[in-house]
Amino acid sequence: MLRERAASALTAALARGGAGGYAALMEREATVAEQAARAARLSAVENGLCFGRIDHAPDHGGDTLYIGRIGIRDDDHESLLVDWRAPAARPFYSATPVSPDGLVRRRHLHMRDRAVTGVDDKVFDLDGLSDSDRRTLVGEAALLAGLRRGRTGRMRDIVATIQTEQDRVIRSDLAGVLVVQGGPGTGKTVAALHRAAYLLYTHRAVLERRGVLVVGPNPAFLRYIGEVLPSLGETDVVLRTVGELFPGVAATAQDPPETAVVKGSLRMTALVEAAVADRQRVPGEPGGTGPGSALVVAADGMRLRVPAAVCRSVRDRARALPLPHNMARKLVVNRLLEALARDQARQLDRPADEADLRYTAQALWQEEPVRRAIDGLWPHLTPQELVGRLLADRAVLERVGARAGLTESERAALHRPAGGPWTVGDVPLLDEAAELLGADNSADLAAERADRRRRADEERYAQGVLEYTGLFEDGLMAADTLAERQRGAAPAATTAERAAADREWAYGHVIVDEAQELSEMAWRVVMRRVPTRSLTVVGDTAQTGSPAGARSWSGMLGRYANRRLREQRLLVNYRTPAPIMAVAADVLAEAAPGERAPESVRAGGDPPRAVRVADTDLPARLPKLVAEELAAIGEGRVAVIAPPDRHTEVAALLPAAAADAGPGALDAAVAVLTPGASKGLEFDSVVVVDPVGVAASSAAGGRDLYVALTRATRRLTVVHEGPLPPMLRRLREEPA
Ligand SMILES: Nc1ncnc2c1ncn2[C@@H]1O[C@H](COP(=O)(O)OP(=O)(O)OP(=O)(O)O)[C@@H](O)[C@H]1O
Repeated sequence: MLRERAASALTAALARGGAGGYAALMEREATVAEQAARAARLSAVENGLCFGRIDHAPDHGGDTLYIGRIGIRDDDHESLLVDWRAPAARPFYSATPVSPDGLVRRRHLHMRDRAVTGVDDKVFDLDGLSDSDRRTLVGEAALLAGLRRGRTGRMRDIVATIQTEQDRVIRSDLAGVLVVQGGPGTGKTVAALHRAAYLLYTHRAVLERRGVLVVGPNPAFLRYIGEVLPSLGETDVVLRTVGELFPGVAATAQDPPETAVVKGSLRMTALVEAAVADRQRVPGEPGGTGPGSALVVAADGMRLRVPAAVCRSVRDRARALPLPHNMARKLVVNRLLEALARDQARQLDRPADEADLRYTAQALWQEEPVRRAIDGLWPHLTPQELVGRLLADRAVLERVGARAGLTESERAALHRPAGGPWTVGDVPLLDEAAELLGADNSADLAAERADRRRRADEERYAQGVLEYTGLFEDGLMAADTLAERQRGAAPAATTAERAAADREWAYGHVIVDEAQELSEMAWRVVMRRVPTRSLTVVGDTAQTGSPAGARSWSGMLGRYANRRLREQRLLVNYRTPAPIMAVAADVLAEAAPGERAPESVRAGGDPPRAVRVADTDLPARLPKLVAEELAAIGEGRVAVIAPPDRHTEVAALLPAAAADAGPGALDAAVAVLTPGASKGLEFDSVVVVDPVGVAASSAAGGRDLYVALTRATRRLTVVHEGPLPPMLRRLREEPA
């Protein structure tokens, strides 16, 4: 009914047309926007709209509340459905037999479309409490029913079955850095996304303006999680990989491990600094052109000269300015033009009158050779130009790298041919360069000032309209949004769109997933996007695959957060059945003896198996094994995970499978992936090909094997050509 009402209000508002002057148009626009947003919100959350009910004890008011994806009130403003993020809904998630939070009963409603198909009750009985009750899962039957469902290739929300330890993560304070450490399948990703929805609901005023950024490991992963937030009623969130954090660059290529280590190190800040300094030259310095003792330019039929010592003092003064390179260039240009003008006056034997000098300097700036000569000493630079040249020009890399204290082998690791694609590891270098270079933005600033004045006028007007229509009081639309909708025919950019396009945007909150993979340099990029240091960092140091990634959270983040760093641990695995997890735990014990694998909530399931094939038999056996898996799981999805250097070979054996790591991998029944590309994803059945090859593929290969094994929600097959390594001894070996 509400949807129908929103839809007909929308139609009525649109039908009103544009007549009636500016105020009427504004009012119509406001109504259209409000009703369209409401209709979209109601459609997105319709599936399983109401999923719970709580009954309070008589001494806690004795009332009954229904919990849903969004809050709904009737015409008399009585609450029909409480939004799951509202404080009143909290006991639904936090009540346990030890502390029932004023409840006598919690009920989970199982829905299909609009019909209730079952209920699952938890009655809180304080008597007869046992130790194991303390760890009782919230709504166990509802949870297990949810976990058994087949995988669709998209993550689903878990509002109905959020567990107490996850609820603590979701409702944790906005301020400071919250680290959520947990093993595979403990719900880190899903809890972090629910946290985004919770924070947007609870701190809407701050976060709607500044936006929330979610950083994930690759585009497929972002697509995988992309549907969770809309289903929770939130769309204004920017999803990005680290390779996309620098606007205008979309890096997906990865560096080889030895290069990734160097590029991820904080010493790159010194390298980029040295690269900028290297472009601020005085005549005669290496890399420069022309004779060593002076800047010499042919202009106006004369040879004008500025001694190197003068150029040096100009450079020193420009460097001493608290300005980035491109801004400080103005001083260099002015001083050198003045020096050239003086030389011209001297050569013509004219007195150096200030006004004349200024005039001559301006005239000289129009001469191409003069510009070129000054550019040679202090050019205007873009980050792309600076970093591109640095990495592709061996001589520059040698000179600048040595100055920044890099060893010969580190310098060699950084070198790459000109014109290659940007890598994910280049993005922090570009961002660093952008900070040091700044933009020559005087024209932009003037335009911005004019624009701000115009906007303020329009907003004042829109505010009047909102007050007049009553929309303002209901908080349904802000004056700036309404004013923006009025500007031009193009739809106004949302906060998310504006934020994504602006390198210097300061987000209200940033969530980083698979955060163990970020290098020291990548963290600098992330931290620049959130000066308030309000972050949720989720990851698992046991799964770190990148050689430049985190081994400990305090080691990686202490310098940004120190006392404001707090850690929550998730200990229960909701994805991988216990028999598969036991195999994975053995691998972890070998690969990372200090780390602990999580406990599985799901017992039983099909026993994981090992299948030995002769070296030459893989082409014949693998397609059959995959077909068997597809038949065993019915509607679900299979991942074949192979070592990076065998990915192409294995993909060729399964021509119908999706073989690239792009978002398309999520829609196919079978995907062939490397362990790295499978991170964060899950599949009903996983077939790991060549476990020894996976473990040996890099220094973190053992951890990669652990990641691969823990992607399975139901079945696991390990295909091996040589003897089964001892760490996989729990697998049931199937006769060949
Ligand atoms: N409370 C819950 N109710 C229902 N399903 C849940 C719950 N918690 C987690 N899950 C499910 O468990 C699976 C694993 O969750 P998620 O991907 O968030 O784990 P993760 O900790 O990020 O794992 P990894 O480190 O392996 O990427 C998902 O399918 C998720 O929906």
